Amino acid sequence: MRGLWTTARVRSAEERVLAVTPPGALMRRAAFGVASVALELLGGRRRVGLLVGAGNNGGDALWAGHHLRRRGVAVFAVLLAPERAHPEGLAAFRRAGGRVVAELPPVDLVVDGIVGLSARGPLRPDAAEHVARLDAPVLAVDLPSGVDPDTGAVDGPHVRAHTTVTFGCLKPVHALADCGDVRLVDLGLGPELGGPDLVELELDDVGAAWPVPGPEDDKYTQGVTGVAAGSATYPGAAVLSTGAAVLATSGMVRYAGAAADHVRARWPEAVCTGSTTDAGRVQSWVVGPGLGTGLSAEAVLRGVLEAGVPVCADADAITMLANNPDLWDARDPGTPLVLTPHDREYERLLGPVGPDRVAAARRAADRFDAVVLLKGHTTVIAGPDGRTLVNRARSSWAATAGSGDVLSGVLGALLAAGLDPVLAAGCAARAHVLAAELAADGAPVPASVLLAALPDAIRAVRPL
Ligand SMILES: NC(=O)C1=CN([C@@H]2O[C@H](COP(=O)(O)OP(=O)(O)OC[C@H]3O[C@@H](n4cnc5c(N)ncnc54)[C@H](OP(=O)(O)O)[C@@H]3O)[C@@H](O)[C@H]2O)[C@@H](O)CC1
Ligand SMILES: Nc1ncnc2c1ncn2[C@@H]1O[C@H](COP(=O)(O)OP(=O)(O)O)[C@@H](O)[C@H]1O
Ligand SMILES: [K+]
Repeated sequence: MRGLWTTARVRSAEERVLAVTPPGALMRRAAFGVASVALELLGGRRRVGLLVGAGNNGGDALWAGHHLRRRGVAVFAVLLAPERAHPEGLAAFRRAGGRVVAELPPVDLVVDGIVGLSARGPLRPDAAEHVARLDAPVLAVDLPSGVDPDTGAVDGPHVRAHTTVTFGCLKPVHALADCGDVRLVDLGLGPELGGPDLVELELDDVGAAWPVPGPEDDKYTQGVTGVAAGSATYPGAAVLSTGAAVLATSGMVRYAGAAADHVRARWPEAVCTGSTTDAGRVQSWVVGPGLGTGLSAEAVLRGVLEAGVPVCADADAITMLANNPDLWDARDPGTPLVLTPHDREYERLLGPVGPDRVAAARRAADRFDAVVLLKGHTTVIAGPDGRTLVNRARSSWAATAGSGDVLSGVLGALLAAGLDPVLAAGCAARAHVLAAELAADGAPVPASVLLAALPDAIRAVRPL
C-alpha cells in the first residue's frame, strides 16, 4: 500500500520538522536526493540544465546544481524570476561554478525546479516557452511543474517528467498524474504525517486480499455472485460481466436475465435463468450492464436493491437511479452498495466530475452513502467512511467497449466472497488494469480478450 498526503498535510508536518531542524537542512537533503538521481540518469554524461522558479522548488534545483558541479558536471541555470531566485541556493550554485544563462544550451538532462507544492494552474508563458523548447529528458523536483499537486489536474502547459524526485512523502499528484518514475527522499516527516489522505493498492495488497478457496470450501461457501445484466439488444454485456465473475473467483455464478441463452452458450458453468425472481440465493448482485432503462429493468434493479446482499450497480443501473430517484428507497440501508460510474454516468447523478476526481468521488460517496468507483484512466474509489483509493492505468487500452462490464463482474465476485467493499473495488480496479496490460501488450485489446487475461492477472498478484 502506498500512502499519499495532500499539500496541506505535508505543510503542517514540514512545519513541525522544520522547527527542530537547522535552517536549510531539509532543502539540502532534498537537493542531494535530486543530484543523486540526476547522476544516475546521466550515466556518465556531463551536461545538465536547470529551470529555476521563484520559490523553494527552484532552491532545490539550485542546490542540486551545486552538488552536480562538485561532481564535475557542467550545469546551466535559467532563472525565471532572477530577482527572487533562492538567495543561498543561487550563491552556492555560482560558487561551485554553475552558469546562469538566458536560454539552456544543449544538455543531457533538465532539472525542473520551476514550481512545486505551492503552485496552482498551468505554467506561465515564460516558463512554458522554455519547457516547449526542451528535448532532453526531464527530472522533476517534487512534481512536474504545471500539474496540480493535490488533484493531478492539467489545464495547459506543463512539464512531462521522465522521473520525479519527491520529498518526505508521496503527494496525490504522484498517483493521479503522469510523473514518470517517482523516487522518494526521506526527510523524517513520517512521525508527523498521520494517516494518508489517499491510498494506492500495490499488487501484493491485491494478491493478499484475493479470495482463495480452502479445504473446507465448496461452491456455495465462497459466495455466489448474481449477475442481472444484458438484454435482447445487449446480450454481450451479460456474457462479459458473467464471464468476469466466473473467472475472478472460484465458487458459483448465477445469471438472471434476457441473455440467458447467450450466457449459457459461452459460460456453461454459470447457472442461468430468465429472471432475477427465480435466480436462487446469491451473496452479491451485479446489476446494470446492458440491462436497459425501461420499466422491466427498473423492476429488476428494485428487486436487487431490496435483496439484502451487497450490490454493484453499474451502467444502466446508474442511469435509472439518476432518472428515477425513488429507486434509492428500495435500497436495503444496511447492505453495501458500490456504484461504478464513468464520467458521463457520474454527471447524470451529480453534475460534472470537474478537475478534482477525488473530490468528485467523495462527494458521491457521501451523498449516496455508497462506495463510488469513478472509472477512467485514473480510477478513484471513495467509501462513505472517507477512505479513498486511487488506481492509475499504465496504458489506455482498457478504454474499449465492454471493458466496464468486465470490471463489474470482477467486483461483484469479490463482493460475493465477502471482501470489504472499498477493498473489493480497489482490487477489482487493479486486477482490471493488470489484465488490460497483459492482454494488450502494446496492441489494441477487445474486452473479451481483456477478460480472458484475468486468470493471468490473478496469478501475477497472488503470493508465490
Ligand atoms: N517546506 C520544506 O520544508 C521543503 C520544501 N521543499 C521544496 O519547496 C517546494 C515548495 O516551495 P514554495 O512553497 O516556496 O513554492 P514553489 O512551489 O517553489 O513555488 C511557488 C512560487 O512559484 C510561483 N508560481 C506559482 N504558480 C506558478 C505557475 N503556475 N507558473 C509559474 N510560477 C508559479 C509563485 O510566485 P508568484 O505567484 O509570486 O509569482 C511562487 O513564488 C516544494 O515543492 C519542494 O520542492 C524542499 O526543499 C524540501 C523542504
Ligand atoms: N483512458 C483510459 N485508460 C485506461 N483505462 C480506461 C480509460 N478509459 C476508460 N478506462 C477503463 O475502461 C473501463 C471502461 O468502462 P465503461 O466506460 O463502463 O465501458 P463499457 O460501458 O463499454 O463497458 C473502466 O474500467 C475504465 O476505468
Ligand atoms: K517542479
